[in-house]
Amino acid sequence: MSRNHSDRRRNRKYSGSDDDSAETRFSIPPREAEKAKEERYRRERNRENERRDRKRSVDDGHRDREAKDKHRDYDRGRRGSPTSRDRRRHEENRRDRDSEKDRGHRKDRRTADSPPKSKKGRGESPKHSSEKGQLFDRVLNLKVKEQDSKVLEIEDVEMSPTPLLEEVEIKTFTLDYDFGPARPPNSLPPVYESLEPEPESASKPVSTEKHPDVEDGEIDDISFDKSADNLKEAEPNSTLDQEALSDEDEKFAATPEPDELELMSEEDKHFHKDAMEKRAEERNREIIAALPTYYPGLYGCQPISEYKILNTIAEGTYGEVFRGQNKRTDEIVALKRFKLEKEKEGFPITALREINMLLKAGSHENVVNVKEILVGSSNNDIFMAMEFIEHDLKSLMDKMRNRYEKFKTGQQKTLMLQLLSGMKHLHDNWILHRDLKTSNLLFSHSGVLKIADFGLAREFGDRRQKLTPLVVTLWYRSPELLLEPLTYSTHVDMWSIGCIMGEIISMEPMFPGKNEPNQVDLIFRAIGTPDESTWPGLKDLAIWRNVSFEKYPSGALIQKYVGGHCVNKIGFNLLNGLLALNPTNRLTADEALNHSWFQDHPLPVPRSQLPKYPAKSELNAAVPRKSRKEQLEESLKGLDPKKAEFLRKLNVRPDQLTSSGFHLKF
Ligand SMILES: Nc1ncnc2c1ncn2[C@@H]1O[C@H](COP(=O)(O)OP(=O)(O)OP(=O)(O)O)[C@@H](O)[C@H]1O
Repeated sequence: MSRNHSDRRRNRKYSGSDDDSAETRFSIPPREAEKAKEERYRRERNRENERRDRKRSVDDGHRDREAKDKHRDYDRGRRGSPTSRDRRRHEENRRDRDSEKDRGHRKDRRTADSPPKSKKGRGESPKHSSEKGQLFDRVLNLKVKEQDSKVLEIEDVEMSPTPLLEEVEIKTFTLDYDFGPARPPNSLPPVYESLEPEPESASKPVSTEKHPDVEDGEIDDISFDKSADNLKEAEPNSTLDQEALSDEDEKFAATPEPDELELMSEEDKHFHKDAMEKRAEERNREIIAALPTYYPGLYGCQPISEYKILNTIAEGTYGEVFRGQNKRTDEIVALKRFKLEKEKEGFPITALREINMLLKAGSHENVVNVKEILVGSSNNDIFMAMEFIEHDLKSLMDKMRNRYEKFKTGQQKTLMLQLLSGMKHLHDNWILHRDLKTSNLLFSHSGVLKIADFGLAREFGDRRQKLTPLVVTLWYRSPELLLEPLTYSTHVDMWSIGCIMGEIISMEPMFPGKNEPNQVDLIFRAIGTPDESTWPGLKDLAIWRNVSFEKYPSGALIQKYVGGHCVNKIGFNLLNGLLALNPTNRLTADEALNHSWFQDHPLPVPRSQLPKYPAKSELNAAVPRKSRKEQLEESLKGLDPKKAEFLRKLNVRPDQLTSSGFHLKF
């Protein structure tokens, strides 16, 4: 057996294709061999061309007939018809005949000008030399025939002159930025087109409206505000009240130049200013509404230079988050820059997942919405533009804690309803978040809560899957993840929601463990240590099997929350349902949303009654990053002009010079 095997290997080693037999390799001088090879290749190519020509003429004839039948648009479907099958069979038979002939020729040639053909490729191994060899040959030929007919089918589609339906709709567009593709032609609303500079527009009045977050001179290059009157001519807006519009148009047309405006009476000034401001506002809204839906796959990514970075909001594990402003629309957004510096194997999967999950789920009111993906100056700079939300729940609660404030029961309910509603949307769309915590819940000035940070999110199937063990920040990690960190499902998110509910009620984290054993201990201490009767299957969990835990009675949690008057019994019932140790007993998002606590008094408050604080991200005003050149110029101030000039030429700051141990001689 092993001998046969090694024989076979040896045969393989010393055999080869037509051109590679040992004899050929050793007896024909290299140039001769090269020539012979070329000759063979040329003959093969001719044969292939002939075959193709024959096929084309068959196809053409066939298509002509089909055109008469007026079924051209469904060329693809034609392949399944009996006519087509007949044609293919006919073609195959013809090719068989050809290949028979070819083989004959080849045989002749072989005897004439080359050593006997070796076994590989034609099945002529020493073992298959006689009858067996022929059988093997026939089987191989059959396989070749099968493959050829597939190729024929593919070519059939490729060579079809009939435009395929999908192809008609595919648009192509070219690059015209330094990086990132241009917008496809006609993708912008007509108003954009009207922004081409027109001679008379230059003298028309300019809207002075600026976003409150922007400092003087920051948005000089934003064209929409400046040419609001241009927009007017673009297209009548059906959504605006036409009567009010023409009234306003009159006012607007009569508006004098800005310097004349200064000389007017307060009343006239006010009259014109209002009209102009209103117009600019309406036009901005109109433009934003008319922006095309963003399909990154189709439109590609715009460059980050489309945005102005206003300030840094936070630096997380997977990236930095900035507050930015769209230069075209003035819209304020959050820009998350993915950390790619350490990536050696392409774009990180976490970033891909985050983008993918958010594009899939971001249409819900309680899930942060992605606007677009942007590229920076290098491939290592990828940004995600999201709607900007002023707070995250953690920093909001920190602020409240510092002031000894708490959420009222109605407020707690409004927050929980929003959180559960976003969660239900994710789970309904087969998305596990896997990192729910207060810092990943954003909270807007208008009282809307949004689930954010999908860096660990992933899709799940209907069966329990093996997933990454290290997910969910420790304090919000469920007991099943702590005890058997491989198989889990939506329940892990519901546990985190339970922890968040407890935190919203008591204003402090429920289980602030220092490490994993301590985390399990804190949970069991509050809820009671489970056993096989309360959690069947517990004994099979890896950590439970190997570690013996302290036996705590249940009751501490109810004592803290109900006894401490943090929540009533109905509310506690919901909390307890979310914090069921056995995941199969834990409430789902849907069940929690329908819990009677939300119908109990006091009822959930309107969002407008949720707390409002100035956001840190807005206060810590944008120290826009200075360019390298600006930094250099600043550092050269007050330096001897000769030295300054020298350093300017080198593009080196004085501190960089000293830190690297160099000294100027002059
Ligand atoms: N859309 C947004 N609007 C405003 N602020 C945001 C937005 N998205 C994120 N942030 C802020 O940035 C912080 C970090 O964002 P995010 O959690 O997405 O980054 P991360 O690197 O994944 O962080 P983590 O270390 O929590 O995993 C958030 O806690 C929040 O304060």
